[in-house]
Amino acid sequence: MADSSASPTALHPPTWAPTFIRWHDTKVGWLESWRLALRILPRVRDHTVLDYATTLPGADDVMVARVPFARFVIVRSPELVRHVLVNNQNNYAKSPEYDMLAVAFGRGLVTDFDDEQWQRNRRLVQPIFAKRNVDGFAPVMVAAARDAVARIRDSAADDGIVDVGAEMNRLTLDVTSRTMFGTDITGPMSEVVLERLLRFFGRGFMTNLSHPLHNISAWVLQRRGDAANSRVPLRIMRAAGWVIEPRAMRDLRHAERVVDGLIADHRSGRIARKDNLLALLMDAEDPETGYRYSDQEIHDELMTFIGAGMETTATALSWVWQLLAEHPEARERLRVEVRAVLGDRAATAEDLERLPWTQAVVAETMRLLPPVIGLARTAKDYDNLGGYEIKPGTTVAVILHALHHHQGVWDRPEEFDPSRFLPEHLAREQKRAAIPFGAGKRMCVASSFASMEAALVVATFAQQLEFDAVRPDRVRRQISFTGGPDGPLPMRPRFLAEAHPADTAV
Ligand code: HEM
Repeated sequence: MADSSASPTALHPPTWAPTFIRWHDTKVGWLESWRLALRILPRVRDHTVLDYATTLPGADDVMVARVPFARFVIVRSPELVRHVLVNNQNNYAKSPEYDMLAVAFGRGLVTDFDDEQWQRNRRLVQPIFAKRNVDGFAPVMVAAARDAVARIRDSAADDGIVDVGAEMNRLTLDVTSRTMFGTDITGPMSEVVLERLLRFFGRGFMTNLSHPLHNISAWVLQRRGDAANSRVPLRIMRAAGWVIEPRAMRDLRHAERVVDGLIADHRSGRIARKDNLLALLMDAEDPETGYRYSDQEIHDELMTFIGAGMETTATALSWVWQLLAEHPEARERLRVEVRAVLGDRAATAEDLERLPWTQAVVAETMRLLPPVIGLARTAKDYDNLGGYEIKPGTTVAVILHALHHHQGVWDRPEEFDPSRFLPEHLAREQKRAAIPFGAGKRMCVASSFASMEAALVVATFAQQLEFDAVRPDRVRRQISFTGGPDGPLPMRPRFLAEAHPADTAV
């Protein structure tokens, strides 16, 4: 299929033949392109569009897709993804799609478009997530996981079934509130239904309106130094949110008020604790310039941590329990490992290196069903992606899901097999191609925090219970920034003391 004589901008089918998807090297005819494009619609409707994108021809080629208001160059191969995110990362800025998230995150690290300001803020935040600080949060994470098990025991008493997705969201909110604020905000936040906000984000991504909005505002403000980071597009989208999804916006406002109240309490000394991320952010100082965060920036960073950290980790954990229920042999190996290493005592950060299967279960879950399904960048200057010429302003979409299912990297990519991630099995190219936290300079700043949280939660739960599926099929994935269960994930917990009496003495 590869066409070595292809010109740097020539596509198949050629641009004079109207269609929605084209390839650079892979010779796909006009009718075939239409056939493949038309099949996308039902796949969008039943939420399997990611699996479909993975099976489209030309996995190592660029694909060019046209949708209303936008044109995307799509990359799915390890080499091209690495080129965009790492090797030539300075040529790629965050794309306007992130303005949709900025509705909730403000201009925190995830949605910062201004390279210089982002770099300064990253220097402030990075040390907060250093191993020393992260390890210090382990006892709090384990305590939250133990409380969650107790809650599940109580709630399962009624009909024996729990919504694991809702429980994981509640647990990650609990971890967030204890680690970020050193206080329990699950009460004030209990009215916030993240689901609604995510649905609003999902709609925003699908309509692509952030693109023209961002460009118009950047054009209007071009003479101002902060045009890239303007709040105008997100204010317009917030206003639209109040019309389209008022309940989601009310939830967001409520969460913002809780966060602002806590910032004020820390500033005034009403809360004097220093063992939390908020206190660390307040004390953070840029070693190069001595710069310290304003309250607005702390607000944005905290909303970013809540938004970027809670749902992603809850998604990973929800799928862990679903996949383990589908693979009892992997679940049994997990139970044996945690019983042997931990017995009944609480897990610590130091235990993790002796829990390779636990960590492999988390890593394989995030490979098979990555919580963040794709990333987007805008080219600043000309570039060349596998022979295809990229012009400045082009939007490049990196489909993490497709990368994690690439046939050239993974043997049986659709199968759940945690043993791939045992240190003795993992090849270098696989390590580089499994990037649930992204890669390069904009990689997740909290990856070690999130990995530790997920592994400690899995180990703590596996000491005490197992989940069985109650539905024959896996619940479908939602298609938004994250790919968690679309709706409730009902499962039946089985408490191990009753199921395996002999093990309690291990
Ligand atoms: C399993 C859980 C998580 C996953 C899969 C995940 C994934 C990601 C990914 C893929 C990115 C890169 C986005 C891009 O390149 O466009 C990212 C960035 C980020 N994440 Fe996470 N994340 C997780 C947990 C967390 C947590 C717990 C926090 C905070 C407490 C967090 C905070 C951030 C921040 C601040 C960034 C922006 C980094 C920057 O641009 O400098 N994430 N995350």
